[in-house]
Amino acid sequence: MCEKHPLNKTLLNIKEQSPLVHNITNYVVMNNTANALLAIGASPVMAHALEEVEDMVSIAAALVINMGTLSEKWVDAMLLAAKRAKALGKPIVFDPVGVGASQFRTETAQKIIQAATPTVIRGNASEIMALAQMANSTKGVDSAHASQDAIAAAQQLSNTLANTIVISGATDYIISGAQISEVSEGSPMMAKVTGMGCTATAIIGACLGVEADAHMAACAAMQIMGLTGQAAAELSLGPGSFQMNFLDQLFQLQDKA
Ligand SMILES: Nc1ncnc2c1ncn2[C@@H]1O[C@H](COP(=O)(O)OP(=O)(O)O)[C@@H](O)[C@H]1O
Ligand SMILES: Cc1ncsc1CCOP(=O)(O)O
Ligand SMILES: [Mg+2]
Repeated sequence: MCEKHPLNKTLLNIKEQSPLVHNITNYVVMNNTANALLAIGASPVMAHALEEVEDMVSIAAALVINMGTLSEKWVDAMLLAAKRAKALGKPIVFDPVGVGASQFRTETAQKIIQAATPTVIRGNASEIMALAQMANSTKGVDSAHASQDAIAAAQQLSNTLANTIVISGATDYIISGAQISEVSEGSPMMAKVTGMGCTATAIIGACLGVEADAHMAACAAMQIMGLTGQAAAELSLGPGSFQMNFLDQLFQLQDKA
């Protein structure tokens, strides 16, 4: 289990420091993830132009790379930003959206990981299994597997890359070498709106911006997602009101944690 105390501390630090989170992310979720970062107290910027990603990452507290809607120019920008972040010692969180569903996505994910090992990689079970080459049955951007099916793949990746791997799903697993933590809060409603995984990744970025221990940061972020999703689902009639309630509950989470 993840510790509860660091969650309070991390939330407070985000509110006090308002870390700038540089996102190179997909068209589907840009608005959702920027709003989620604002609701939690972080400061989002979405920037993917080759001409500016190096400047942007140099003033950011963390870099989020999300390959949801790829094109060739974006890949170049992701590689440039990742290398600059690494050179500056800035944390990187990578969301390999849909890896395994196309050759382009698989090759891009490999290039990004080789260019600069991400501090944290967060994906659903199918994505983590595809990254570790233990399965190739990603159903587009949604998972075809349960999160526990990807534990061995995540351990293999974490050992090879010496980083933290998060498998999201009904239970989230945060894996750093031999260390494994679980988060079981959340709601099935979270899989009924697009962008919840991308939101989790963006919030990991905010947590990495204020917390040097990557495992702790990822644990805090997944707890934030779980507690918020659960509270929002209780108030919601369906996916529409859930999206609105999720943001409101995220904004109010500080008092509850
Ligand atoms: N059945 C579920 N029960 C509880 N939480 C869930 C469930 N499905 C997804 N979540 C939560 O939704 C968020 C997104 O996870 P997931 O759906 O696996 O990502 P993705 O959208 O990338 O496929 C995570 O915070 C995860 O804990
Ligand atoms: C539907 C879709 N298609 C390309 S990116 C994207 C959003 C995926 O977001 P998430 O993985 O967080 O559900
Ligand atoms: Mg996803």
